[in-house]
Amino acid sequence: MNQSKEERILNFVLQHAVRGDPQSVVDHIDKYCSQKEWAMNVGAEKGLILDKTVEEVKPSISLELGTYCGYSAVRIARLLKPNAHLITIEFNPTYAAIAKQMIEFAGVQDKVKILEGPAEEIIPQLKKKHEVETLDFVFLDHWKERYKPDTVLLEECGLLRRGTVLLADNIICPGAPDFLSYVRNNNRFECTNYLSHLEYLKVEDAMEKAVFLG
Ligand SMILES: Oc1cc(-c2ccc(F)cc2)cc2nccnc12
Ligand SMILES: [Mg+2]
Repeated sequence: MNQSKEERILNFVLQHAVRGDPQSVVDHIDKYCSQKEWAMNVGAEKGLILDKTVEEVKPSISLELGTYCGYSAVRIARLLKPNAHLITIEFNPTYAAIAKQMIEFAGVQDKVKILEGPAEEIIPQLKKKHEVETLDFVFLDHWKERYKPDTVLLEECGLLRRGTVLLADNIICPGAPDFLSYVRNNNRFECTNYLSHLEYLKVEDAMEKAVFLG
């Protein structure tokens, strides 16, 4: 049975990157996806915006919506302080299995918990089942039509506190118009737009930072 693109990306990392070195894993995924096969990782250019946001927030507990192959989970985890954790939610079990191997190869498995299933089912379980109080940082990078409903759900579940930082990928391409108008017209969010490019291409894209004001 021939391999999937995601398996080819993982195998390229396993064969060429340095085990236990998260930067090497990130660099090799970018190398493969820029030279061989495009894939929907946040990529190096938008990855720098993600890095700067994580370094600024210094989160103890972070949530990622949309794990895919684990690129941004490794990217975030490599910057976390000791005892800080990332919970990442992936709907697709095949992607989750790839990401688990990617995260373990990078050596950040002690900082990352992958939860498999729909975000709308898992978010309401975070407090009681996963002992989350409130979130310091949320990276939204799953299906664009889920950005707004899942943001509302996070608020309704009491998972946002004054200063929680949301960072959303793909604000232009593919775009998340309902999320954008929701946070920008809601006086409980302070928004900043970061113009960039779609991963591995010259196509315009942007990220939106939305700080919850409580
Ligand atoms: O970063 C991304 C890019 C794209 C995407 C797909 C096809 C295109 F033509 C352009 C962009 C989809 C995504 N889905 C989920 C999370 N992130 C995504
Ligand atoms: Mg994306």
